[in-house]
Amino acid sequence: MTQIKIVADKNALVTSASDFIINKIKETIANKNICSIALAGGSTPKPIYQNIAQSDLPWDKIHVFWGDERYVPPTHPDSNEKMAREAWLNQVDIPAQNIYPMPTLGNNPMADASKYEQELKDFFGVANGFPSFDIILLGMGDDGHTASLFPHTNALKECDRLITVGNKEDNQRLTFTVPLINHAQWVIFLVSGKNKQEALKAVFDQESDSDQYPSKKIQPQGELIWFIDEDANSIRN
Ligand SMILES: O=C(O)[C@H](O)[C@@H](O)[C@H](O)[C@H](O)COP(=O)(O)O
Repeated sequence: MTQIKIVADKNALVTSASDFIINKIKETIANKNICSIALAGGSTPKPIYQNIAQSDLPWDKIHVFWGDERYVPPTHPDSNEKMAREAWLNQVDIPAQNIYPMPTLGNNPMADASKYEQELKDFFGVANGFPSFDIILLGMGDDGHTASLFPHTNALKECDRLITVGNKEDNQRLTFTVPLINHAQWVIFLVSGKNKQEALKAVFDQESDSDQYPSKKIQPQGELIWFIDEDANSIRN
């Protein structure tokens, strides 16, 4: 099922999405005694991660992954891992072994993608098929990309692997594939800003091309919820 939450502004999006994610983590742990969550990169999630770091959660039961990563060292200013560790993970008592950053130091993106894929299979205990993350956080670019699934790239065609290499122009990235995202229990989109209006309208347009607007390919078997602020909103009055 898809839910759409239109909120007044970025602050309201940060507050409502933070509360929702924290409650979803608590609910998952109450049901399963564990929670697997994959993080989004970019700028929108950072204040949400800072809020989550202030919450009272059983950190030892939370396992943190990344849905995509720029192919740079974890010390690089563009690193999604760096952003999440500084905003959240370094501020809480989460065991180091509960944090699973995407490997980006092998100087071979596809080999590192395979390495992370194996790490996921080992964690979830699935040799074949797709594991089901409890929660996957996603942003959406102004071109309609999500994770590092960019328009008209080969990554969009990957339907067997869990992790592949995405390309933003000539910058390589590691990314969850569409089928891996679509196997999640909860997929949460975080979309803020006027620059997202056109892409968002296209993503919700039944006639649009999902290869042009890859966020449209995200139709999880579980629940999908969009947090959208009024600046980005072009789908509902
Ligand atoms: O590594 C990344 O950059 C993200 O995973 C990417 O998919 C991001 O979520 C969108 O580009 C939106 O980014 P903003 O939140 O900064 O608008």
